[in-house]
Amino acid sequence: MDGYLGIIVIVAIVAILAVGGLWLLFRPKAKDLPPAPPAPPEPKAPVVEEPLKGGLGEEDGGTTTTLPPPPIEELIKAPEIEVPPPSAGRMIRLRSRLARSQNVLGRGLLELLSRDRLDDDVWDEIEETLITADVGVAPTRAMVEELRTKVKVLGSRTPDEVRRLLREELLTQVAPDLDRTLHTRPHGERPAVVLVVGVNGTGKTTTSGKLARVLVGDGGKVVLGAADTFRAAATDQLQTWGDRVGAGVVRGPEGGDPASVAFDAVAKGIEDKADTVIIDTAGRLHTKTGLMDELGKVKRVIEKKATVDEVLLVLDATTGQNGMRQAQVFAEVVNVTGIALTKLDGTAKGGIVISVQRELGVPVKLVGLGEGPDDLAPFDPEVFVDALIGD
Ligand SMILES: Nc1nc2c(ncn2[C@@H]2O[C@H](COP(=O)(O)OP(=O)(O)OP(=O)(O)O)[C@@H](O)[C@H]2O)c(=O)[nH]1
Repeated sequence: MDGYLGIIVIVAIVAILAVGGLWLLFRPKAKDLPPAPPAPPEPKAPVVEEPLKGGLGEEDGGTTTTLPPPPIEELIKAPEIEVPPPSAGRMIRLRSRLARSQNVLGRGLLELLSRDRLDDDVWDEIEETLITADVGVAPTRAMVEELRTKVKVLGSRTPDEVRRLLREELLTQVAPDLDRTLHTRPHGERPAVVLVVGVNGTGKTTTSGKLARVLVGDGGKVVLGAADTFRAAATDQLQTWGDRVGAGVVRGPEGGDPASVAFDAVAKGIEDKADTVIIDTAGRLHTKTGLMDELGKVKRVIEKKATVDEVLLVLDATTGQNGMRQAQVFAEVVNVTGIALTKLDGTAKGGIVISVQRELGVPVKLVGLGEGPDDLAPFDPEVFVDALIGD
């Protein structure tokens, strides 16, 4: 029995060894293995979509990741507030703009007065030159008279003497002693009020805007009142001027009551503690009584809250006698305290400075010497005369 058992054990061991040997011989090699199944994908972070309201994100079916919108302040960039240069010395900087007046008035007179013989024909020519340059009849006569006397006294003339003579005479006519202060300083809690009047087209709105820049450049705080409610474009234009320098602009509905806009502008000026309120008026020259009623009402309404410190009449230097007549109507209707003479650049009629002051008895306080935003300058008689006769 024991013998059988031993044989069975031995046979079993041999069989196991045989199977093991065969497996080692014929086991499948690594390269024969089927390719490993692809690794499962890395788990992705969940996509959170934040579509822009009303923007592209809403239309693309939600299949893309949308970046969050930039802050609203970045989308609507506030316009940059400009800091205009101060007004001091502006006329010196702009003196070359008087070139045409210089050629006709200054250089022309210098040449005539330097002639060896000053007979009646030459004096006629001098007179004509002055009239052509819009000096006006009465000032021309006065000038010629004065020059004749002084030339006689002098006898022979050196070029320097002629220049000095002419400079003196022109300066006398431009009246350097007139008070040209622009009243724009506040009175305690109340801002100063500047009423800008004149015929449309003279540069009234432009001058109001440029004046705001002058005052801001000199460190003041300004509110603009767009009381020219008859011309929507004038209101928009004033708004742009104000926005550029950070001056508040009060506007009314198109065709609205100018006096009501003026009143609101002064109220805002007081509330904002502004130094100056500038009011651009309509100035339609339909009838003298109509104009008087309109400007009178504007002034009365303003005076419920403040005082009108300056009534600035805007006059286009290129319009000559026609402009002068219009200016006279305004001067009869309101108490004009100063003249802003625009478009003095590029006109040969610089003599209008002399005639307008004479005719209206009001000083030229500001001059427009170009289309640029900072081309409005406080008027300086000496710089003006020196620019006319050249160096
Ligand atoms: N060359 C020059 N152009 C000027 C001057 N002042 C104003 N202007 C220009 O004159 C043009 C016409 O101005 P206006 O038609 O008077 O317009 P506005 O200024 O709105 O005047 P209103 O009609 O009175 O409101 C504008 O292009 C201004 O830039 C100046 O001093 N010199």
